[in-house]
Amino acid sequence: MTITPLHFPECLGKCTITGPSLQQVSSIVYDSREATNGSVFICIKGEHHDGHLFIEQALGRGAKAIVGTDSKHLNRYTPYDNDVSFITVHDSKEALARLSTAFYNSPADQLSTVGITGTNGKTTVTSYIYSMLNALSFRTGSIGTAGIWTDQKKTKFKQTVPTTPEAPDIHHVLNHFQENGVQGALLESTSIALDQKRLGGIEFNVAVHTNLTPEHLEFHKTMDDYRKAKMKLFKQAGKAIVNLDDKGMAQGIIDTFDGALVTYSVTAMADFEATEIHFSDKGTFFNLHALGSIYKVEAPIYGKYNVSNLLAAVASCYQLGFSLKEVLSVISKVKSPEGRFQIVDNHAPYQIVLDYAHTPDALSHVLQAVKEIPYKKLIVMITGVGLRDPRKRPLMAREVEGLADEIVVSVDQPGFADREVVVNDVLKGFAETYTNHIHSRLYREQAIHHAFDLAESGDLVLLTGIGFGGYQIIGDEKVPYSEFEVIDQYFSSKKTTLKEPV
Ligand SMILES: CC(=O)N[C@H]1[C@@H](OP(=O)(O)OP(=O)(O)OC[C@H]2O[C@@H](n3ccc(=O)[nH]c3=O)[C@H](O)[C@@H]2O)O[C@H](CO)[C@@H](O)[C@@H]1O[C@H](C)C(=O)N[C@@H](C)C(=O)N[C@H](CCC(=O)O)C(=O)O
Ligand SMILES: Nc1ncnc2c1ncn2[C@@H]1O[C@H](COP(=O)(O)OP(=O)(O)OP(=O)(O)O)[C@@H](O)[C@H]1O
Repeated sequence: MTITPLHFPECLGKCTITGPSLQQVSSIVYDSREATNGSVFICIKGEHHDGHLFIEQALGRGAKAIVGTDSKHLNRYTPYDNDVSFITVHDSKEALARLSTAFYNSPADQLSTVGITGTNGKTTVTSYIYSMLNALSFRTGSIGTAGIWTDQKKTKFKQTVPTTPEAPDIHHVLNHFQENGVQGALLESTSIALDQKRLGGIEFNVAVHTNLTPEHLEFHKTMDDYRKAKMKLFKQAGKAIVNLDDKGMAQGIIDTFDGALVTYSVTAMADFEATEIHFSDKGTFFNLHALGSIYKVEAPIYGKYNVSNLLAAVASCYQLGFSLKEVLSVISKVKSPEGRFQIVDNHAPYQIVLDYAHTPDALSHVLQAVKEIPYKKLIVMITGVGLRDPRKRPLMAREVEGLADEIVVSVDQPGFADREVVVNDVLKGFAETYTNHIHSRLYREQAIHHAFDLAESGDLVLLTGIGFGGYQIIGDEKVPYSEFEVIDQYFSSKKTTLKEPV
């Protein structure tokens, strides 16, 4: 067990302390149930509970310091525990980040760090940068929706939050990277995490922007607040990479960022610009205009939006100090994350493409991308997400209407939402709801099987939504879910064999 002496006024700045200012600390926890002998417990007021109500439990489990914003609660315990530090702060989340940074001895400072933010594309850009940097023998780990990876493999670190972990978990991972000789760390930086200061205390070498379109409004409430949350990443970075094609926040970053900034675009002049984009079944070809020259690029990716993601990744490697020649030498090594425009190699007489699109913007991009693949009929499955903003659901229908021959509507991550309500919300987005070509199924599994039932030789089946990550949230439980098992079940029941996905 690591024991770190923490001097609280030094770590926290302005705060009020009753009890010792210095403690030998064994862990930093925000959940009383995780407290052990020597822990610092930080009380957080959440959506469902007030962490201050669990002080007694944390003390009972051996916590040596309690940090919170509510001095009334803290003062209740001070007369009884003279050897415990009770610390009142202005902002618990900020305190959590500061204490975590100090406990792990600022591991981010020893690594080259890249923060990636945007509504869509974070996981893809992270995966592209990860594969290129490791191919350049710059040992790089990553933290995000695809899991926590060292340069070698996916780790077993527990992910309590879908994408960007809580501050103690981030610094624990960065410390592990550092102790194992990893040189670079890529962090998907969600707006919620930025808003909640989970990334507080990290000075990123590079901050990357992909795009900003409506999402997470169930949390941020307005687009302006959503944008402001994402902008925070650029206040804690030395260099920035900006997507000029994005109307949502590109200009905002350009206007306010005061470090070294480069731009990229697939439609306009930029520091990294792609033109003459062509697709084949092997991937994409384009001309890269950068640093005053034109380079012919061939990469194993699909869709114009992925060319945009690739430019972001190339610019990131460049901003980290690699020459363009070095970066281009490993471009053939880029790997896409699971479920992002993944073509399933199978023995069915039709093609199957899986894509994580669960926002209207993502769906519109992936629909454009499949148009590059020849097919007779296009069958698309779309979903409404129970856990997220209901206003987004009909917009998914609007994006696909008129672009597919058959559409199957279903539900992802229902949470406590009624599946019928979610499906009906999506269906409301169709101008012509009652056509024979719009189908609905309450369960993702059923919808996938129905999409296959509709498919014939030469067709293309596009399955979109949250089929990846290994679970569906039903009620408040994470129920295991595997997209490939669902696909396999269909074909084994039809006695058709399916090869491993490529
Ligand atoms: C909306 C949100 O931010 N939720 C986070 C929040 O949960 P909450 O507000 O419900 O917490 P709560 O249950 O009210 O509890 C308040 C505090 O009391 C503590 N507690 C609770 C019970 C107890 O017995 N003892 C105790 O100490 C809790 O640990 C917590 O610190 O605080 C928890 C602990 O700090 C987080 O794990 C949880 O993230 C949940 C898992 C989550 O799903 N978050 C999503 C919305 C999220 O952050 N997503 C983004 C974006 C995803 C993407 O676009 O890819 C992400 O970065 O993953
Ligand atoms: N640059 C982009 N612009 C628009 N859509 C994109 C872009 N990149 C990816 N997408 C779409 O968004 C989907 C999700 O991509 P990805 O997982 O990389 O995004 P993300 O930002 O990590 O999403 P999440 O926050 O939900 O994990 C892809 O499957 C694709 O349909």
